[in-house]
Amino acid sequence: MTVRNLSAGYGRRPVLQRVTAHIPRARTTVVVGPNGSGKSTLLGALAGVVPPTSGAVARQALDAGRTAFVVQRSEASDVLPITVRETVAMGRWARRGPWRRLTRRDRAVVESCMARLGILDLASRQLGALSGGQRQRALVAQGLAQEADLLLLDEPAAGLDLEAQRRIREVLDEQRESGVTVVHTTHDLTEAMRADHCLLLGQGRLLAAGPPDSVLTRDALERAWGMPGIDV
Ligand SMILES: Nc1ncnc2c1ncn2[C@@H]1O[C@H](COP(=O)(O)OP(=O)(O)OP(=O)(O)O)[C@@H](O)[C@H]1O
Repeated sequence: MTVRNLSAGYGRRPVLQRVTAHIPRARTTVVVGPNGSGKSTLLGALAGVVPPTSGAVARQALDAGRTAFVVQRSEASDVLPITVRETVAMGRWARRGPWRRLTRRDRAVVESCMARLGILDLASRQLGALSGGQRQRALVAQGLAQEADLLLLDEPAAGLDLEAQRRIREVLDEQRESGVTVVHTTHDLTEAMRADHCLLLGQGRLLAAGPPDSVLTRDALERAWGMPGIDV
């Protein structure tokens, strides 16, 4: 998947400015950068929910397929009166349509995704009544249930306890091993070092791209954050 000269923003507010980057297939790409640097906007553009003002996101024939986009939990509605199981089951709608009954396989996928995120015991609870971290796990499980070819996650491990962070790591590794292209954002530089590929953003521009250990250098981080003393 390639992003060419991509500019995008909100209304008249430009955010991404002429970003050109390659996102390797069946690998994990991490997007790193300061608050407001455009990481979520880039994910939104990859997902097709933030339209480019110029440039394009191009998916090669080999990359064609379904996209799942897991947004930050703060953007997800807390007020919908649905259970965790129903939330995860919504992940099957893209395949099934919202009014069709789920098949036995659909239901098995839903249970397995909840198990992988360690939330089976929360299945009957209302989504809005969960803690932030529990809700975040449910949203990641919903993303997994889509069985997408491109999995986009906005700070999937932010605010999670250590056990949940480990599960997310394992799940993302599994996805990559099964051929899914994974792109996620993080503020955790140790986590970022585990990815195969890294995009460093600063003020809507791509500052560097490549293997994390060559991108996340002290110099590059200081340039991105505009302050000394940041290190991995
Ligand atoms: N829906 C929106 N409407 C208007 N402006 C927005 C919207 N979403 C983001 N922005 C603005 O776009 C810029 C980039 O935001 P974005 O969320 O992409 O940054 P980010 O790198 O993901 O930040 P963070 O690390 O805080 O999550 C910010 O200046 C933000 O205020």
